[in-house]
Amino acid sequence: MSELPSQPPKRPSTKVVPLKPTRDLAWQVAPTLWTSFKYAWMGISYAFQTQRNFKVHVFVGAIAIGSGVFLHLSVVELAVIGLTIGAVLAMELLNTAIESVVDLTVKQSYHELAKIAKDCAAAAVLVSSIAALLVAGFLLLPKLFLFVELALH
Ligand SMILES: Nc1ncnc2c1ncn2[C@@H]1O[C@H](COP(=O)(O)OP(=O)(O)OP(=O)(O)O)[C@@H](O)[C@H]1O
Repeated sequence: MSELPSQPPKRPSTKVVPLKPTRDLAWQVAPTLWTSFKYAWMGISYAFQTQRNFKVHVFVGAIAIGSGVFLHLSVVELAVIGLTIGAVLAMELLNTAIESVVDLTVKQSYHELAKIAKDCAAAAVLVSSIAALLVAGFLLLPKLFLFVELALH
């Protein structure tokens, strides 16, 4: 007599919890929009003071925008460079946030999933930085070559 294939184990039924407008689990919720901005600024300030890469990206971004203004890039070209710089800085902030949450969760113990989370977060910064460098190179280098050529003749 052939045996019936064993059934896969049933998942426990999940209860649908209605979304509540309050955030009961938060230790503190910003009472005003101004306070929210203040906390966001504290995040930027923390990243700037503690993350070497964040400082480097701010510095390189300022040079790229400064060079763009100096070389008379169009407003749209400057906006594109600004967007890519903003994307890199935002990735760096998210990377810092993910690193902190991972450290909070696993403390100083090794975990393969902690490694994946941190490596992927760092990779997101790298990918956005390469894209920003390419965009800045495409927009700035032709104008820079033209400027040098005019200066030499
Ligand atoms: N708890 C952990 N378990 C496993 N691997 C880890 C753990 N913590 C860190 N690592 C590994 O060490 C690397 C560096 O971790 P670290 O927390 O120092 O990031 P970081 O060097 O500050 O990164 P970034 O330069 O992007 O800010 C991670 O990318 C990961 O590969």
